[in-house]
Amino acid sequence: MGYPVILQLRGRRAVVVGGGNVAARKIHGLLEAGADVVVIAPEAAPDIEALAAKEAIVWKRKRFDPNDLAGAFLVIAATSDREVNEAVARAAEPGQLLNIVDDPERCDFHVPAVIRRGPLMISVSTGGASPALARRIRRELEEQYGDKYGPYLEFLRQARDMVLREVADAEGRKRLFRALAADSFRQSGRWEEEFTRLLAKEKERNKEGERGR
Ligand SMILES: C[C@@]1(CC(=O)O)C2=NC(=C\c3[nH]c(c(CCC(=O)O)c3CC(=O)O)Cc3[nH]c(c(CC(=O)O)c3CCC(=O)O)/C=C3\N/C(=C\2)[C@@H](CCC(=O)O)[C@]3(C)CC(=O)O)/[C@H]1CCC(=O)O
Ligand SMILES: NC(=O)c1ccc[n+]([C@@H]2O[C@H](COP(=O)([O-])OP(=O)(O)OC[C@H]3O[C@@H](n4cnc5c(N)ncnc54)[C@H](O)[C@@H]3O)[C@@H](O)[C@H]2O)c1
Repeated sequence: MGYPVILQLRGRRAVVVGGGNVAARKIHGLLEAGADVVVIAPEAAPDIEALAAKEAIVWKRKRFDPNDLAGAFLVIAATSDREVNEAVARAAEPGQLLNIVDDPERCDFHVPAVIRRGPLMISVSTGGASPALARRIRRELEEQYGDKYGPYLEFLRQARDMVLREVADAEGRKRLFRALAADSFRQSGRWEEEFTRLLAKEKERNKEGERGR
């Protein structure tokens, strides 16, 4: 069983060795996290070529050698050649986070199936028992947590900042946060209006509490 974390990759170098479809999937996830992606492969899938053409990644069109890992925070060995993947694993320094796509046992981390909706991230892992099931569950959750969750989460973030500024009482804040996270609130669709009403109610309650003291 692994320990789930969300890595901050902005401005950090991630080296992906291999340029096939599996590498492409990993590269897209790394870019979404803001990593500086360097790809090492003599040949690459069309969408990797396209990313290199618009300079979203650096593609070094060559076979792997150990110097390619210099400066990497994270390393993914994603070639179809076991020996090359093995060579990447051997070349990685102890501090470099390593994923080898055909050797789950030797990985420092596995990549989960992921849904992103603005700041909401849901990830599914089976620890290598069944990546196909992780994919299926991801698809099911995509239906349940649709695109509307993006704007909803953006709204919640702003509302939370306001509650932290304006409501001094910890119990009151907790009540508000839970009300905002309730499905009935989300489905109401009138977030601004409902939030204004709930916030006013909570402030009123607070005042009464102070008067009562
Ligand atoms: C979740 C996802 C994320 C991603 O890659 O982005 C991911 N694999 C995905 C899909 C997928 N992978 C494979 C199939 C074919 C069906 C099948 O074999 O079941 C499908 C399904 C498909 O493509 O439809 C084959 C496969 N995968 C691994 C091996 C090697 C081995 O087990 O030895 C082999 C055999 C290769 C061979 O046949 O030789 C290993 C790993 N794959 C992982 C992640 C890690 C464990 C994650 C977990 O279990 O939760 C781990 C351990 C390492 C890693 O890569 O981090 C992504 C779904 C993304 C999405 O759709 O949302
Ligand atoms: N972990 C996963 O999610 C997962 C899923 C399916 C398959 N796999 C495994 O991943 C492997 C890769 O799958 P794929 O479909 O992307 O393969 P692919 O054949 O499409 O791509 C392999 C890539 O490796 C590159 N390559 C070969 N030798 C190299 C070298 N010496 N240096 C640098 N790059 C080199 C090739 O140029 C090519 O771009 C499969 O063999 C399989 O074992 C893993």
